[in-house]
Amino acid sequence: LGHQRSALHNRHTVSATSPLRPPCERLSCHKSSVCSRSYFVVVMVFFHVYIINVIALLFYVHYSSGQEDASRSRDAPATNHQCPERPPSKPEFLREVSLTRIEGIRVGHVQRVSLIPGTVHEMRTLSLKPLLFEIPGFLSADECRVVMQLAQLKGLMESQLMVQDGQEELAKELNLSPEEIFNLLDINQDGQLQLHEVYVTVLWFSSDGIWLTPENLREIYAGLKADKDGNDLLSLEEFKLLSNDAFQRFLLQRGVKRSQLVRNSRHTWLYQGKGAHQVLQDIKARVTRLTRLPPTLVDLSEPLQVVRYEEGGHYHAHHDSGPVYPETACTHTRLAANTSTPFETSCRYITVLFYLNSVEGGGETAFPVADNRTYDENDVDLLDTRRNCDRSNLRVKPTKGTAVFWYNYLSDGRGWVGEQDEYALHGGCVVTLGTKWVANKWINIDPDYQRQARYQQLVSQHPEEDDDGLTLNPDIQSPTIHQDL
Ligand SMILES: O=C(O)CCC(=O)C(=O)O
Ligand SMILES: [Fe+2]
Repeated sequence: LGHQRSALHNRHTVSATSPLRPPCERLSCHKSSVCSRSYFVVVMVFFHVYIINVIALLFYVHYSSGQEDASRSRDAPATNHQCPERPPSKPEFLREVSLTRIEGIRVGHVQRVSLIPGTVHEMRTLSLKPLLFEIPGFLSADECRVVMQLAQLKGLMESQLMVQDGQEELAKELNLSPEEIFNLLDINQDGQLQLHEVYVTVLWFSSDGIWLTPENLREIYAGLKADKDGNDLLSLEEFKLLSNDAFQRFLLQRGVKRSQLVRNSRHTWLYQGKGAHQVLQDIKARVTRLTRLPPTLVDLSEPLQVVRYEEGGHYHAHHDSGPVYPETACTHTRLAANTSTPFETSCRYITVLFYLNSVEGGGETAFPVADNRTYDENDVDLLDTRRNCDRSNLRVKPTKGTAVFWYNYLSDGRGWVGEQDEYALHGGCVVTLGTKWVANKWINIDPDYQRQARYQQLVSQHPEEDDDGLTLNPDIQSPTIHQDL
């Protein structure tokens, strides 16, 4: 390299200084070629052609990108507002909708949001898993009062019925031998039934919804004289001594207390569409602003559910919505789906929970595994909100007017509903003093985009049933038109 570099250097030095011709001779030679008129004309022609080419190129680039934009906006119906000359090829509701998801940033982060024109609310991030926010003062004291009074006027019903008649018949119809049942219940296939395996049995044979602690099960074992050797395990021999509906009959005889149900509360539903009380319509509009979702999605969701817990009331930890399996239908789009499937679940993308009063004692909303999957890590039954609320990762104290809201599903990464968020597990801790009033606004969205679109198409063809009309009141299980309250 050193050699090459010095050779170059040498070559340059030689040509610059080499006295090959006298300087004046070289000058006259340049003058005759560069400064001649014809040379000037040629240079100018080239210069102009060059400028014209550049301008033409700029025009070309400008026009071709404009056309590309126009054709792109025709292809993507979500952005085709500027294309009046060509009607959208799909109906309006089928446009690609991208669901807004509010960012949590970090726990404790506060965002200022405008939910009522001219006012500002503070929205605090409570957890990222699930994505959970708290908004103090979401409802005024007057609004809380009106909602509670409307619910009372309409009448509240028991949220969960006691063990039902007919369950006995169900157990009798079971066409399986004790060995077959034992084998099915023996989840870990170790030839014995552990307490939790029997717990599943009890849920099967009684109405689903009785909450049993290990102590309750021991009591049932003792009552039925089932666990002869008293080791908390049922062998096949011990199991065979029990009749199919032994557990259920025992529960019926002994009587199940309300505190032993999955939930112990009363509730009702309040219609929020056109013609509803102004306060209810205002709340719906505010929820739409809060969630930044298309108003149609909020309009077509379940009515407002108002819940009252008496002293001693609770709701064990649960998910408001079900997991996503291809064969599962959402309750709200079930009628519009072309398939019939035995599996049906609530598809509640968002829960907005309003506290209508401040509770004197207990009644917190617990999120047992928020932000930290401690669920499997200890042997405490974190689902049990009567006993283990204090072990939950996060508890929200009920304060009049405050709203909390969270996403029950993750995003699919393409602007639509994805997998169920297992961290969204939550429940109502036992009310130790006074009563507790809450309201739930669930926003129903089918994780299957096409099914949601078909449902919206169906509803838009029946405009008189719009606004909570073709609604999915889980208590009724068939579409009804809410004309009351
Ligand atoms: O009462 C609470 O704090 C929670 C209520 C709840 O989870 C529900 O109604 O689904
Ligand atoms: Fe819930």
